Amino acid sequence: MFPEANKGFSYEDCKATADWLMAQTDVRPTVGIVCGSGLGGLADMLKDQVAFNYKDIPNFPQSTVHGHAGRLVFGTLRGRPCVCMQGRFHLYEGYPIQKITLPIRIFKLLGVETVMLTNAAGGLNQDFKVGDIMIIKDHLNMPGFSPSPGTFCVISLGTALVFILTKPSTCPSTSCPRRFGVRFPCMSDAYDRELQQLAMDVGQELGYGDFLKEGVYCVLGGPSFETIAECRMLHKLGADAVGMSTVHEVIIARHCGMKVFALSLITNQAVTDYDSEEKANHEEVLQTGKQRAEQLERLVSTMVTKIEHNNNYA
Ligand SMILES: O=P(O)(O)O[C@@H]1C[C@H](O)[C@@H](CO)O1
Ligand code: HPA
Repeated sequence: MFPEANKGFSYEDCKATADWLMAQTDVRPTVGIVCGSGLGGLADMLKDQVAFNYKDIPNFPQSTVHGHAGRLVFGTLRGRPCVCMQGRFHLYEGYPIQKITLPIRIFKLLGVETVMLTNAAGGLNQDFKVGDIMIIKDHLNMPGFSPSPGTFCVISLGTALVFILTKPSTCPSTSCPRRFGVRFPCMSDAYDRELQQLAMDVGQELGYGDFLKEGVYCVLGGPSFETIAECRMLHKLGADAVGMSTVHEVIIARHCGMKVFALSLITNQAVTDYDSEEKANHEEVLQTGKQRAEQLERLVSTMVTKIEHNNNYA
């Protein structure tokens, strides 16, 4: 069919990149972290760092967005081996969805058990304020109402023929995503409930109760910010915050069996009022990130210290 469509994203490609990375560092991470816009400071918290620029990693895309440094950092966070993406990829950067999510599959092959994702988002819930941290309990995958990322199989004509003639019990395509997980991954348990509770408990202990919220994150394609009508619609549909990332990564992480925790920093209020003078902009997003960085980093790093190997919580 489209033999080139999975070129560079197959199981073997991910494995080659994971093997390349493991040959360069002794760190064997069990927690993988993805930093959102302006939230890359989390990676700087890692001790005994071994860091790679994305451009030097085989098969990796490049970061093109201000506020996403483009480094993969290995190290320990309060003694726990971690790997951290200091910068992520977005659909609007023009990469195919398989490329955007490739690092998550590489996390899996590195031995990561728990993925912790952060993002910047616009607040739709009228009770939210700029600077609130929203623990994500669920998502609306707007771009994904057509096939979800990287869990569909695109096979070549040759492979399809082998499939038809020999009827193997598993797909013979080397790029088949079923080498990572099932064809129809469940998403009703996408966000690990114990990790959400842990975040709430840690947040309370740290005195963050006033700005710690929970809610539903909606992803759009971007990069234009939303119209007023769109924000009103999304809120009516059940979204508390809107952004341009994370959901694809969550689906891929769940597809290959990793636990997921995700949070949004509410960097701006989505505009829902025609009389409002507010205009969403990336500078405000980065500025709010700077203001709340310290607390967000402490929340995530304290959570990491409480996640034991094999996903138990201390
Ligand atoms: O990577 P995240 O989701 O944090 O980035 C958000 C969405 C856009 O890339 C950008 C808009 O300011 O921030
Ligand atoms: N909309 C979409 N993505 C965002 C926003 C927003 O208001 N703020 C930060 N990322």
